[in-house]
Amino acid sequence: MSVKVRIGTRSSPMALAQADRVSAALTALDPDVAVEIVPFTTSGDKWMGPLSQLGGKGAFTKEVDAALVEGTCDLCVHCVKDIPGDRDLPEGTVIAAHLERDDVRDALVHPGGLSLSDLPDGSRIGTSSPRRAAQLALHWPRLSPLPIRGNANTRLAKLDAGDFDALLLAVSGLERLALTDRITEILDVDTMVPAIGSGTLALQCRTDDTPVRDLVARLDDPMTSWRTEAERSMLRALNGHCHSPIAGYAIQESEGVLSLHGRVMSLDGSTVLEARESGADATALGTSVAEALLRQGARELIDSLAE
Ligand SMILES: NCc1[nH]cc(CCC(=O)O)c1CC(=O)O
Repeated sequence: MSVKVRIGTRSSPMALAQADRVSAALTALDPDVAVEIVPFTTSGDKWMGPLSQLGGKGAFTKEVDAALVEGTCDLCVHCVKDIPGDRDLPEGTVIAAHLERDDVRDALVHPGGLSLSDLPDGSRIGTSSPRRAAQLALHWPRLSPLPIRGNANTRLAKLDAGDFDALLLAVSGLERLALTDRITEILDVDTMVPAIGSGTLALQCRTDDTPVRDLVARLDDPMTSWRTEAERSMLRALNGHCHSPIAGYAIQESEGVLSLHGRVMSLDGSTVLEARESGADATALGTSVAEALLRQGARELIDSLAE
């Protein structure tokens, strides 16, 4: 029996590339699957001010999730990084799979080919991520993080127009846009601890849509799902929101054992809380690392920043 799958996605070039990848993967599983891509402009795409002023959570996922619930699409392709960490998924929906994780690291894009250490004092580094700004301040206090909004292509256009000296962007995002030639430095994961869920795509469908759910579940990479659960469990226990300078990165340490590195910072990089633990149970590991960070005062740091 052939299945029809309408994929709901943001309409940015990066999101459309992600949806195309899922479409190709579904067709490779079963050539009879009929895939259609349904793009949505989300509130996060429309609003060019600070995301914190949007109020509602899930600025990049809300409209696509609503379409899934209403039945105007059957599958949402989301960056895990864009899925709010402090609330449940919409009722009646479930993440049926995580694709194999891409590069988790952040990259510098500087038109003159320089790396961060070579940039002149006061260079304007475009990023709106509190996690990137805090770690930039921690390691390169001479440089100036400046807020920037818009999708990756828009940001690169602003860089090329001279509004910024350099940008920090995700390697995986630039890969999806075939723009890795713009990268001038890739930051290691201990210097710039990655975002929770970085480089990972989540496939979300309706809980009761068994045909789509069963099909999509075949695309799951269990290792990625396991690591994602550890990182997301930490974020849930911290009750963190996307305006908090929180980083979290899980890797497999040995057969059946994960290692999770969590970092919570003040925006100016002057306070850095760290915890690193290992364990076999991803959920328990995330909770435990979060508790270690909370014991060091993570709550005050997270709450001191406006939601
Ligand atoms: N905040 C937007 C966003 N959400 C996910 C990615 C990159 C891809 C990923 O990590 O899955 C990006 C762009 C960026 O951070 O440069």
